[in-house]
Amino acid sequence: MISIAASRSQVSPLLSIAVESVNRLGCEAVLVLPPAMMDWSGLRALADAAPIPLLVAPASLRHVEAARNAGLMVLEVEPTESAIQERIILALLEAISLDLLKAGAQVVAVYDGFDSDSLDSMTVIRLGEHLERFTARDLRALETTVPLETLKAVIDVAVEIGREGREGKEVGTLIVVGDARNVLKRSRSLVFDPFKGYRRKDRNLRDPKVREAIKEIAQLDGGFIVSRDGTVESACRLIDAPFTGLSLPKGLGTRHWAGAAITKVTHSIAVVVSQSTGVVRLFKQGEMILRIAPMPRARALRWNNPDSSHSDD
Ligand SMILES: Nc1ncnc2c1ncn2[C@@H]1O[C@H](COP(=O)(O)OP(=O)(O)OP(=O)(O)O)[C@@H](O)[C@H]1O
Repeated sequence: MISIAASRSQVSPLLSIAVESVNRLGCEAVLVLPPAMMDWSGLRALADAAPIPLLVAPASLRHVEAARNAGLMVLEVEPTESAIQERIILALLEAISLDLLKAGAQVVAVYDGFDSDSLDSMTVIRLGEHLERFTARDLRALETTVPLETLKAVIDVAVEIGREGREGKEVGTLIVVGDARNVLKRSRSLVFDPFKGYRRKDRNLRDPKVREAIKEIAQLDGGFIVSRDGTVESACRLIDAPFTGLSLPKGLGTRHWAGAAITKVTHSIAVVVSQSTGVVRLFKQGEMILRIAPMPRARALRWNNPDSSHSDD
């Protein structure tokens, strides 16, 4: 077996340090989000030497294949232009869905946070803080309502809206996925529909341009209605479903109640982003089944001009 120290020079010193420290950090897995250029066999050697599972979430399908060929444990996360925090969340969801991680586990993530060519950043993440109430069984149950690929794309955009907002402003939204025909019947337009008139293929939220449009439109009142295949059927809709028989955690307002309510009377899943907290919640059959807390944004180094007294913070 190759020692961790021996493989250090071939892969990344920071990753070797992470692997060496897992016991002290109390982590149950190492999650690697490798940059484009990677020494896959070196990474495999490190994975073999690691005392806990080393999970790899490559950024593109080509790299998924390279990592698999090297015999690594691969998490397939849809290629996305999202920030690293979203990629980490999606990778963790995938790991839980594959039963590779337990919902409350602690994980050390190593990624290219600052420089896109190297593994330069490391974060310890407690899943309980960010992904509450979620098991592999929950995910399989969700799939009976909406295909996972669609759901992951919705979660991806929701997590991004919750973390980033828009142009410095906090933004919340409601996205109802699946059983679109019945959801449409139980809702009405608040203003003109920004997606009206576009062809179906130009309204699919797996398309990054459509995801950008969703982030923009999320600032308006009302929610999105999305069909199982990811087509945005309508936006700016007021959801109208009865609250009877629902019980939600304290502090959640009408957006969350409307999201929970619509899933009780239709075969849909509601993804709700809270404007005030950025937390994303999933509802099915009137109940909350997943809560994703936003990860703090990595702070980039900033140069200040010492001659200037002006501060733009
Ligand atoms: N039935 C509904 N359908 C669609 N959107 C709704 C509905 N009810 C409320 N909203 C949207 O939610 C916004 C915020 O409402 P409210 O503050 O009561 O919700 P909340 O659940 O507390 O969410 P947040 O945490 O984002 O504030 C409203 O301005 C509106 O745009």
